[in-house]
Amino acid sequence: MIVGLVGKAGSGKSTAAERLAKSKMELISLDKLGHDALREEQESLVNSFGRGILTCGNVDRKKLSRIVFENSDLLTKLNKIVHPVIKRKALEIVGKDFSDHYIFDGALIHEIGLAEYCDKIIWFECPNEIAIERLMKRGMSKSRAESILASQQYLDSIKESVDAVVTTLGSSEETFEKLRSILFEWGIVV
Ligand SMILES: CC(C)(COP(=O)(O)OP(=O)(O)OC[C@H]1O[C@@H](n2cnc3c(N)ncnc32)[C@H](O)[C@@H]1O)[C@@H](O)C(=O)NCCC(=O)NCCS
Ligand SMILES: Nc1ncnc2c1ncn2[C@@H]1O[C@H](COP(=O)(O)OP(=O)(O)OP(=O)(O)O)[C@@H](O)[C@H]1O
Repeated sequence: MIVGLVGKAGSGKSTAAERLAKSKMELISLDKLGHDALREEQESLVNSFGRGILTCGNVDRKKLSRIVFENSDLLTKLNKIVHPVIKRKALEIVGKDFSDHYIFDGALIHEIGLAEYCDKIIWFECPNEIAIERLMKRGMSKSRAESILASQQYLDSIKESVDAVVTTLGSSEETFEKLRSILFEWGIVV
């Protein structure tokens, strides 16, 4: 069974997902696969964005982030290069190391084309003001957090069609307990 955790940046998906990974669920972080994809697609990225995105010969995520989150056309261009790679990598993991249950953790599960592979999808709900505070605690600047959330505003419509919603206003512990009880109801004991 594959369970997808979606929701905007800072909503608390990864924090909860990492706790699930301590149980028998295998965690597939789409953010991390995206970072691998940047290495794999370095040549096309340099062709599209120029050598200015490199530091010491490698794609510098901070530099790329500054470019794409300020310009929606460039974000679309980046997505076109890396999303197919993320999709392929995620499906390779699921196909190869078969275990009982997988978690896809990623804000863009639908856009990447992985929603159709999920048996269940859970939306992590968090108001933008709180997400911004949390992202800033994670070391992000306020303006970067705001521009990422602005680029994800369209995701709000997804919550109408998911299988469950977890509000993450409480502590990380409370969020995890809510997630655990949903999974328990679905017969996934963690
Ligand atoms: C833009 C990049 C270089 C920034 O890297 P950086 O290490 O600074 O940030 P990180 O990857 O941790 O992303 C921070 C948050 O931004 C959001 N985000 C990332 N990529 C995107 C995107 N293409 N569109 C909207 N939001 C995004 C996510 O919520 C993510 O959790 C990197 O995020 C990237 O390559 N993104 C494209 C791949 C992708 O879509 N990844 C998200 C998969 S869910
Ligand atoms: N329920 C919670 N209560 C308080 N803080 C939380 C909670 N969940 C997560 N956090 C904190 O908020 C920050 C962002 O959480 P997290 O990285 O899990 O979000 P995310 O949804 O995975 O975001 P992204 O899409 O950017 O990866 C982290 O620093 C985390 O410690």
